[in-house]
Amino acid sequence: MIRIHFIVNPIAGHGNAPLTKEELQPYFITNVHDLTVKISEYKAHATQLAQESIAEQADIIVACGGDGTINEVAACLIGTNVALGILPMGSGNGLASNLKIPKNRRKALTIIRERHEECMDVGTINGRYFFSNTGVGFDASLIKNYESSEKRTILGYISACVTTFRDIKKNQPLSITVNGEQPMINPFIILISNSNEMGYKLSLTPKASLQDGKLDVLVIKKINRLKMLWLGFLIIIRKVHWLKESTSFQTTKLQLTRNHESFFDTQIDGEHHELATNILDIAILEKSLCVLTAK
Ligand SMILES: Nc1ncnc2c1ncn2[C@@H]1O[C@H](COP(=O)(O)OP(=O)(O)OP(=O)(O)O)[C@@H](O)[C@H]1O
Repeated sequence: MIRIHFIVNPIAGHGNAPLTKEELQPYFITNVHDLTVKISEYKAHATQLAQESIAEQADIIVACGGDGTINEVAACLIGTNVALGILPMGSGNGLASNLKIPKNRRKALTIIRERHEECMDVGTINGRYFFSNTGVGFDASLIKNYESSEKRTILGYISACVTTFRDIKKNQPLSITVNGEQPMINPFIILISNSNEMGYKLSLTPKASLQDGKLDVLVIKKINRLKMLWLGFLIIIRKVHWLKESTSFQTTKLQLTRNHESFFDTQIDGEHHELATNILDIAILEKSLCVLTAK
């Protein structure tokens, strides 16, 4: 029997897609697939459930949610021989989209049933894993505001954007060194991406690949609000490199140092984390997660 454990985040996306074993069973073969469904009850619970599933000898663990749920589940699978399945049920679904895993439930479950594995790169930031992207600056503040809003939708993002723009001047000054080079004062964004999509089909690093053994870094220096609007437009048309204050490069490791404070507000796969340190060490682990994808 192939043991498949589904870990469901009931609040992902619009929070209206609970999943039961009865709903899943018709997509699988009774004598071949042994299904278990577990529901995440609070933030980070999916990690605990995934660890229990590994101990229960699951062959496949399926993260049912968005990038946050994938992060909580996939972080447990590195270094094991358990494959990650993804059932996209989040709001943005950036990683699923990059992996070409459709939102259509039947198609996504077919990928899990067919069990075709590929290995993808995984990013690390001070010992934590990220699968899509991590960053500091505007995107971290935006995620912080998004998490405190009630709406996990594109409208929620827009409203968080407005708040973040409004509060930009209130933020504490940030002086950051990238790889020990010239300090940058209040950079707008430093985004470190493994994936070519952030969700909602938007991308700041369209050339990033999950299998090239490299991280794609986008650094945008301090810009005025008019330029921010221009940047918003460039993001939509996927031409961020047209902004002259932006620099992109690929690397296998990166160090960010904060010069005057001992914490970093970061976003890791779309979730806000305040890290109590003034040094962020970011690196890539080549092809260290096996994920089920379409053939
Ligand atoms: N029962 C729960 N109640 C509240 N929060 C939960 C629960 N289960 C999981 N979470 C948290 O929900 C957060 C959001 O999950 P996730 O990222 O999967 O959805 P999303 O934000 O809608 O999708 P995406 O990241 O693709 O936009 C995660 O931080 C996760 O820890």
